[in-house]
Amino acid sequence: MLKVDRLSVHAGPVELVREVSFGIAPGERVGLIGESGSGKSLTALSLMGLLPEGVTATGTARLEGRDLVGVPERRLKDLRGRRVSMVFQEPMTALNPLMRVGAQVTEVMTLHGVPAARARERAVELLGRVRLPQPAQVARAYPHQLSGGQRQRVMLAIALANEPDLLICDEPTTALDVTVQKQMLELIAEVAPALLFITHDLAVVASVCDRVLVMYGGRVVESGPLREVFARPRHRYTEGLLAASRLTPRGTRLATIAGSVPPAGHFPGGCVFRNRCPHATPACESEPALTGDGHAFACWHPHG
Ligand SMILES: Nc1ncnc2c1ncn2[C@@H]1O[C@H](COP(=O)(O)OP(=O)(O)OP(=O)(O)O)[C@@H](O)[C@H]1O
Repeated sequence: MLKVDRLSVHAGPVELVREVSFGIAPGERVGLIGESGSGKSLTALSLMGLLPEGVTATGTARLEGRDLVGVPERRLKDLRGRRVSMVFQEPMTALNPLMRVGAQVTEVMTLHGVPAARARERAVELLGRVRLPQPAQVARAYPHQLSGGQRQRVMLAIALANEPDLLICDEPTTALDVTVQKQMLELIAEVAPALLFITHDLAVVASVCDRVLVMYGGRVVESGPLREVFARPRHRYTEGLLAASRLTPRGTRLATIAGSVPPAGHFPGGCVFRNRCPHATPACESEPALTGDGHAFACWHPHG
């Protein structure tokens, strides 16, 4: 459904993203990970036609047969929000502080031709869909009257308003506390029609995504099903990411996010981190394994 082929991004002569290719099928949830500056955001912004001034994209990206790269702004305006939409890290900068949130959700629909009365009605439905309690009341609130987590739900409602084919999230939960983050991730995973999820946090990817793309220095250096990439990283950089992530020292925490803490001693496959495990016991040298639900890794002995 989304097919990205040899997407490159330049600022003048400097190549910032180099020949990135990947696809996302309907319903699929793909994580885009990599260190700061590796090109994740520029890749996503290329798909939205929102690259900064002086930065250009080449290559192709087609969503449901429609080109996203190299098309005039007028066409992009129509696609943005309607075919592909994005949730950013900081909702306060994306929301208009002077406008009630219901009106902001309504506006993205009227801009795409939905009659005002229908859009107002649907805005309240959408605020309910992203599980904001008392959505009619929330619709009348201004952004500063809501919590960070509630504002991020409003952003998600806005992103979903025109029923896009693809949702892109760029670190949408980084600013939220852990409990709110978990609820938000579950919601995103549930409502996204197809998802490209950018993060630094491997535990977040493990709890939301089916597949993962790893970027390094502007290229995709590794990609594949989550369990394959995490269990048998092929690129040295991915190994490093895994070793440096919360997954290694705090395997239990990851398992908790995925809702599946395997009891100690009940995990016959052993530890996925093998000799990199800080609990290095003989058990850690056995074959990698996944928890029962296939989402998370864990040692068969409890991590602290
Ligand atoms: N407007 C710009 N002009 C020139 N270079 C830019 C511009 N925007 C980003 N870059 C550079 O492009 C590279 C990739 O940036 P990008 O924002 O995509 O990284 P990222 O992986 O999303 O990082 P982070 O995780 O910190 O958001 C970086 O080296 C960055 O400095």
